[in-house]
Amino acid sequence: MEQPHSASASPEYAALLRAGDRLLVALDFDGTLAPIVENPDVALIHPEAPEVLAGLSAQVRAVAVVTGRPARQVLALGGLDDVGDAIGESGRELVVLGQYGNERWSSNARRVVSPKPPAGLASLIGDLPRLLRRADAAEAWIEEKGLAVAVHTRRMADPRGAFERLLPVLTDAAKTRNLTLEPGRMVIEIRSSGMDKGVALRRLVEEYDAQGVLFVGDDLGDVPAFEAVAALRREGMPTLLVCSGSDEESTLRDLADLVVAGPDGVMEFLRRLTADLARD
Ligand SMILES: O=P(O)(O)OC[C@H]1O[C@H](O[C@H]2O[C@H](CO)[C@@H](O)[C@H](O)[C@H]2O)[C@H](O)[C@@H](O)[C@@H]1O
Repeated sequence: MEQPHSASASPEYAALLRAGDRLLVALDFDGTLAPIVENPDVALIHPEAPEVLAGLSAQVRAVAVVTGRPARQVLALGGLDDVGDAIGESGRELVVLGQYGNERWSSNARRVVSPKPPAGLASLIGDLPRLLRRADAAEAWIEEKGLAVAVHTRRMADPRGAFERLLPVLTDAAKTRNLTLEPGRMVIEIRSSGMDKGVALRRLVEEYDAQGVLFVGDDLGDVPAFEAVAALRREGMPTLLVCSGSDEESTLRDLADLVVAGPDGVMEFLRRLTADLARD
């Protein structure tokens, strides 16, 4: 499938519609709900997203944002507190799982639950200036996320080259501290082991007793969620996997049922889904 128009003809899409108000919709943030920009601090949610998410939530069991970002940060960038208010009006819940599922916020509870930072993270952060110099990438931007640290190369002169030089250096540094390395779009993150978007999504499915799942993502950190949804499909659950396509990352294109044109395409697809669910 290439476009939302043909998606509506697929058996996977038809099965999703039949799941109706038992459907869990889970969405990545950066590159999916928010267009990619050079400065991560100003990566605002797509202007149509609040209205689209509120409309969709009235037709399904729950809407979740599952992100590598800290939950508080994505709440601010997405205006998700207000979106949660709108979703609450239809008796539904908005859930935000931050830091790859380690943090949780919901529009019913309205507080972020977060574990302690993993052992080894502080020592790695202290060592980063030396590691960046070793990779000839001293200008990389370091984003401290509390439970993780991200090294960004997007604003460097040669983002891809710096990324490639940093990858082996940071892989070793993470491994010696029993931490997980998460490569992404011009970013390398180091975080705790044992949690990923796939584990997080499985838990949500159980919690909401969902009988169908839609997941939309764009980057390598979304692969575990794609794999979890594929496993649910093999178990017989109606599912749909949508890739928010870019020229930068192609891995999910091969795993997806449908590829749409970035966050604009995601909005178009979710509007169509909402209309089709309301009609069924
Ligand atoms: O799981 P996600 O919601 O996709 O978050 C993954 C990481 O996204 C952010 O970085 C990415 O978006 C930035 C803003 O558009 C962009 O400048 C950067 O190159 C991208 O990698 C964020 O900064 C990370 O903390 C997230 O974990």
